[in-house]
This record gives sequence, structure tokens and C-alpha cells, in this order.
Amino acid sequence: MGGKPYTQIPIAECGEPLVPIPPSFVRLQPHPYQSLGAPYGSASPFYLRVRVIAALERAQAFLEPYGWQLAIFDAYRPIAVQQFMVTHTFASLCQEQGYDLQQLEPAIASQIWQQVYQFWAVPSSDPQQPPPHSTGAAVDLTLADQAGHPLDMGGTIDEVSERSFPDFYDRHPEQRNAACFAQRRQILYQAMRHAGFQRHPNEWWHFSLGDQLWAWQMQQQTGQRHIIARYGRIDL
Ligand SMILES: C[C@@H](N)C(=O)N[C@H](C)C(=O)O
Ligand SMILES: [Zn+2]
Repeated sequence: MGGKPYTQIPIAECGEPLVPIPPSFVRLQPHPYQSLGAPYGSASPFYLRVRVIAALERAQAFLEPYGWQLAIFDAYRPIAVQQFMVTHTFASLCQEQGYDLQQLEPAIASQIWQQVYQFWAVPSSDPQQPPPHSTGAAVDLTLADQAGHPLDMGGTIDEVSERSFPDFYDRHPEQRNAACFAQRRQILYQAMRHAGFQRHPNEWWHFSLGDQLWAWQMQQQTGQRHIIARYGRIDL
């Protein structure tokens, strides 16, 4: 299930440390994957690389005039957690769609895997193809008000649905509150782009800076083929 074009981008690991996200940032807790029993060991999902945190500070400052702030859903993810969540998502989709995991026809299984990998990266242990969150350079987040309450963005983080596509409400103005949700997603995007991040093409909440997906998107947007990833997989 590999083959996403960004996984071909070279990585020149810069060696920057993975450090805790400062407590000044709102964290959405309890952490959803820890609550499911994902195998973090001694690692924390609220860690990122140093310059990624510096960029998050810039995005946070951009939001001040709106009276909003960032709320962190998830950041660093060991490969074992990526594997756990991919397996969990597959099993959940089977259950939601009424299929028995033990008696799944190959064609149905392959259809459901496609849905999973539309939103989740492959938990590859190949150092040349790390899942984005295992580099400490990717973060899933949303907007919150001044009190730290998350805003309604017209869909929940990790939803395996059309609503997760960033431009869903621009394409569906007939949906209730479409203009509001489209605008909130746009402001979140602007704040993160202002700080240097790129957004995942299928997820309004996933941003990264300096990983392979970021470098691939930078190359696509600027035509500058020398842009490569500076963060590879980092294990704690
Ligand atoms: C699904 C979401 N939580 C996520 O992080 N997706 C990206 C693509 C990933 O798995 O790296
Ligand atoms: Zn993500």
C-alpha cells in the first residue's frame, strides 16, 4: 500500500531534537490514541522538533487578531502507534460498514484499505519512507476560542469521510453553516501557511514542516526540485 509520490523525496536528517510542545498551547485531552491503548512506551504524542514548535508559535501569533488559538490534537507518533491506529481504523470501518473481520472478502478488504490509506500514512519501517508523524514534523490540530474550547470546523479530526477534505464546504455551499466552516478552515490554513507549514491534501487538520510530504508539496508549488526533507524518522 505504499507508492505515495512524496515517499520518494530524499531525506537529509538535520539531527534537531524532539522536544515537548510548550504548555502555552492548548492540548485536546484525553489524548484519543492513548485512550485507545496505543503503544507509546515512554514517548509522548505532544512532542515536535524544535523549529516546528517555533513555527507553531508564529501560527499562534497570526491567530491573535481573530481571538482564536491552536488546539493540538496529536503530534509525534512512534511507528508502533501508526501501525496500531491503521489497524484500529480498518477494524472500525469494517464494523461501521457491517462486515465481519474474520470473513472479509478480498475485494471488500481492499476497498476498506483504500479508505484507510486515503487518510492514514503507511506504517513503514523503511527509514526512507517514514510516516509523517514519526518524524516529529507533523501535527494534527484545530482552532479553539480564547477559553480553549475547540471551534466547530464542520467535521471531526480523523473522520474517514468527504467532509475531511479541506475544500469540502467550498464545494458544498448548500450544507448547513458551509460558509462559516469554509472560512474557519481557510483561516487555520492561512495561519499555518504563514508559519511555513503545508497541509495534507485530504485533511483540513494535518500540517507539516520539513518532512517528505512538506518537501514534495513545496516542490510542486515552486518547481524547485532541490527542496528535500530535513526530518526523517526519530525514535525515542
Ligand atoms: C489520519 C490522521 N490522524 C493522520 O495523521 N494522517 C496522516 C496522513 C498520517 O497518518 O501521517
Ligand atoms: Zn496527521
